[in-house]
Amino acid sequence: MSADSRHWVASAKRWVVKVGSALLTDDGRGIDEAVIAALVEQLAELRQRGCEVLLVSSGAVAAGLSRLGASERPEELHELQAAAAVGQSALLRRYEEAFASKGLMVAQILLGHDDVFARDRYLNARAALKTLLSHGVVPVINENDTVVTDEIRFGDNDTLAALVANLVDADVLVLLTDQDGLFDADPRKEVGASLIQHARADDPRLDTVAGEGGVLGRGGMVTKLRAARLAARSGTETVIVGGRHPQVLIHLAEGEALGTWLESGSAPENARRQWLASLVTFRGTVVIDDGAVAVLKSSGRSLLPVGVKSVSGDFERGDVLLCRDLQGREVARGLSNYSGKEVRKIMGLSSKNIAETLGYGGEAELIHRDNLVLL
Ligand SMILES: Nc1ncnc2c1ncn2[C@@H]1O[C@H](COP(=O)(O)OP(=O)(O)O)[C@@H](O)[C@H]1O
Ligand SMILES: N[C@@H](CCC(=O)OP(=O)(O)O)C(=O)O
Repeated sequence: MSADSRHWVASAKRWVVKVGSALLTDDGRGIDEAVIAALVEQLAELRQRGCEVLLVSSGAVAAGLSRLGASERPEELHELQAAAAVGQSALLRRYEEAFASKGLMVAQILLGHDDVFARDRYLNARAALKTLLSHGVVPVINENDTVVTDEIRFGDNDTLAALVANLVDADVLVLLTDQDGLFDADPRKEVGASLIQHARADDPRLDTVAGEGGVLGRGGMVTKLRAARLAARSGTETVIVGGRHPQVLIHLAEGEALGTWLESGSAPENARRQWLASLVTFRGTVVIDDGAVAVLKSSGRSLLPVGVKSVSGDFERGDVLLCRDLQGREVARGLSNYSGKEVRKIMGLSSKNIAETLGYGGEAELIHRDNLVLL
């Protein structure tokens, strides 16, 4: 990737687009219909061009407060949570109508900490999101504000959007905000601040330029920078850009150098491998036959239950499994789609017999290739 070229965006297939409260709620004056209309039109255009899009939208609290007639943001958590409940449904209705006018269906996804950090729920969230994309549905995602507790809230949707990008292995994460991108100082405070067009997400010099957010937004550039670093874990490139710029997403898709590109610095497969390899503690072991070893190694395929000869350990769905060959050599490691109890019942079976054996259906793979790393 060359330093000044944005041509890679033109080949980005899976986009996570995040729109912040500052932009969406017109600085707190309720939901800005014009912003929603413009955003939806561009997302629909991206879909037309063959891209998959996931929208992470803030704005529930701000929209709810305005609907409830609050003149300022209350301090109490229960007031904010009530406002989020009122605002989220209003927000979704707007999106639903706007996307329907473009012939697209939306799905509301409200995520919490455990949905991305507890590995069984991580697998569920990942599978559900990918299934929605395969049906051509646009997921509209927000934090589950109404029930989340302070200790575990993401708080800002920049972090949530990056975690979603990790979940679906997005090619690009676009953080739409009220400024043109990341500047060398906060432009609200420094009139002469200049835009940083391109930097590596892990460049430590960025820490000193990224400042806090405005009144409504929660994280400012601090959380956007952190989000870019998180996104880089799945090899996702991040662009921070002004959401009011006409047709901004389309210009980006055409390779224009708008906003700030924070480069991930690693190929997606390597990033994902590193992440999986960092999950050092495994909870169970399966011994797999020579045929299974061969398909894992030579064609990078998933591990199916049919290739499993024996299993040990007490593990749950989402735990890390170590795979050994018949000679006891370590072959691979990955996230199990089934618990130890279940694997004991389905090992050696063809995937089409899983449902009748367990009494309920599940994935055909014991470890999906996306969640597997060869050793
Ligand atoms: N170096 C910087 N470059 C650009 N904006 C900055 C910088 N440091 C702090 N900011 C602030 O970050 C704000 C955007 O973040 P935030 O208010 O959280 O919005 P959003 O709701 O879009 O996430 C800007 O309005 C700006 O005041
Ligand atoms: N989940 C919250 C959004 C949190 C928030 O303000 O995020 P952001 O505007 O992206 O900094 C809401 O919908 O109101």
